[in-house]
Amino acid sequence: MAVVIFDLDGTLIDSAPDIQGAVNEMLAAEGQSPLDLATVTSFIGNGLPKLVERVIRHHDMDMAQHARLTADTLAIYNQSDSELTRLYPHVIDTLKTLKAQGHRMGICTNKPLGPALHVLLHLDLGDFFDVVIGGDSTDRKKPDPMPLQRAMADMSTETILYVGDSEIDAETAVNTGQPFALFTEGYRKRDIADIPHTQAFSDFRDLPGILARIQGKRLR
Ligand SMILES: O=C(O)COP(=O)(O)O
Ligand SMILES: [Mg+2]
Repeated sequence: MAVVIFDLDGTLIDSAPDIQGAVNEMLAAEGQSPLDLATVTSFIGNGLPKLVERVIRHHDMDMAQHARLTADTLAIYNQSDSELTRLYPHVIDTLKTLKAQGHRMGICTNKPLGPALHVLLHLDLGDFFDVVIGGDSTDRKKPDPMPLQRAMADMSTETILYVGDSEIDAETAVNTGQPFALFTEGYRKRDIADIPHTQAFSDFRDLPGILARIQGKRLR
């Protein structure tokens, strides 16, 4: 039995369209033009405050408004009902398989905890995870090891498999000294070969096998 900790945005769920919606509603209220999906997606990964900072920079807006615009975007996102957010294919079946095999699971995301919990409930994922650590759950965000270490401590384990979609997740796993499975279909910016990973996968049905192989190596 193992502990598997997942990233959220770009890993289990494709949430970029709802994030884009919240950003564009905030921009409209500021009299600014909307951003396309690819641009907003490229801003995801380091948490909401960083995303809003990137939006402000992109539009040459006033950085002194950062805290207010971050709060506004979060409020809009919290009010939305995640209607455009989708699970990646075979996520639910894979989570069921892993749970049936006796593995324990958690979430470590840079998304703020409130919306992370909201979207997990909305997509009926609440029951799979023993622990959810959000971008505002600890003093530091990924790639600092602190949030993943907190998730591990809360799950009383010293070894995990971390599963994520981005360079930030890969760096977090390295900084925490844990194996990393890279989901290649999320929001990564670099080539797969340029992102440190233990295993890469594009289909969630491959994850139980990857976990078994990594566990096997550890035992030898
Ligand atoms: O909210 C973000 O910027 C990233 O979220 P993630 O850590 O779940 O990918
Ligand atoms: Mg991600």
